[in-house]
Amino acid sequence: MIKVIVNGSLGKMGKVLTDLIMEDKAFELVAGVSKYKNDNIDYPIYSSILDVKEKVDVIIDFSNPDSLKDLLSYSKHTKIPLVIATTGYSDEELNMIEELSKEVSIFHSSNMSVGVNLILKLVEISAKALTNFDIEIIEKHHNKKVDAPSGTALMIANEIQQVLNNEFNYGRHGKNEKRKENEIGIHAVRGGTIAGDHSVIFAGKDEILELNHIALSKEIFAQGSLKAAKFIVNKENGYYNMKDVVSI
Ligand SMILES: NC(=O)C1=CN([C@@H]2O[C@H](COP(=O)(O)OP(=O)(O)OC[C@H]3O[C@@H](n4cnc5c(N)ncnc54)[C@H](OP(=O)(O)O)[C@@H]3O)[C@@H](O)[C@H]2O)C=CC1
Ligand SMILES: O=C(O)C1=N[C@H](C(=O)O)C[C@H](O)C1
Repeated sequence: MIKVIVNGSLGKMGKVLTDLIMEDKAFELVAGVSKYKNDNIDYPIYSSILDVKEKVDVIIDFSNPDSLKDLLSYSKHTKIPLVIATTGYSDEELNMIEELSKEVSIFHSSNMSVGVNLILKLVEISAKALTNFDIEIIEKHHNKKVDAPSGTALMIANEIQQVLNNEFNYGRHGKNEKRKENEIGIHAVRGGTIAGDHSVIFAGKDEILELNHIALSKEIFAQGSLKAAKFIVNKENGYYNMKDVVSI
């Protein structure tokens, strides 16, 4: 049985994930971490991961970049593998995560679904094949999401940038100029309960290719994080992502 700490366990994703863990015989929920203590929870809950004393095999994080320092410090000292699903990190924070993966095994993905990770492959193929096409990314999420653009939109943009070396253009408000040839437009929409919707548009002369992934529940992300936890639990130190798990 894999013993887990969920960082951010009382958040929207944390609640979905802890429910799944409690139903799954392969996992044991040993502790949760949330900024504010809640006494109506039937597992131990802490306001900082640094206070967790229980022995565990893996940490799964769906929280906020604010908790990164404690999370990395705990993982560094205990050497416990870490699955990071949180988005909205600065470049400096992303470097801190990669740096720690020299000492601990870290699985980091801004999207734990299988489908989005197939889209990453498809955008790479499309970007190579569709020369001189304009590329725009549109992401749509629920009205409670705090970071924009989504981590997934950035992950897709970075994948394309590795092929074409484009510049990113976040929205077009206040820019009274034509679109540049070598840019990727990135646009964020927020509303209702949209679990996650990512479109990548390749617009050429008289033809358009559109790749679209729609998440219909938060559960797919939680299931993906459990798959990642199983994958990473006995791995050597290193920086892993969904490409290491999904065979494409
Ligand atoms: N990679 C993926 O596949 C997915 C990633 N995500 C990402 O996961 C993250 C969480 O999403 P969601 O659950 O919707 O967000 P919520 O805001 O609902 O939950 C965030 C949780 O993090 C906790 N938290 C905030 N600051 C700290 C801190 N300093 N220390 C410990 N816990 C803290 C909050 O605690 P409190 O409630 O006490 O404030 C809360 O429990 C987001 O970054 C989101 O983009 C979401 C879905 C899929
Ligand atoms: O906050 C969310 O909900 C989601 N966040 C991730 C992101 O920023 O890409 C993944 C998913 O789309 C849901």
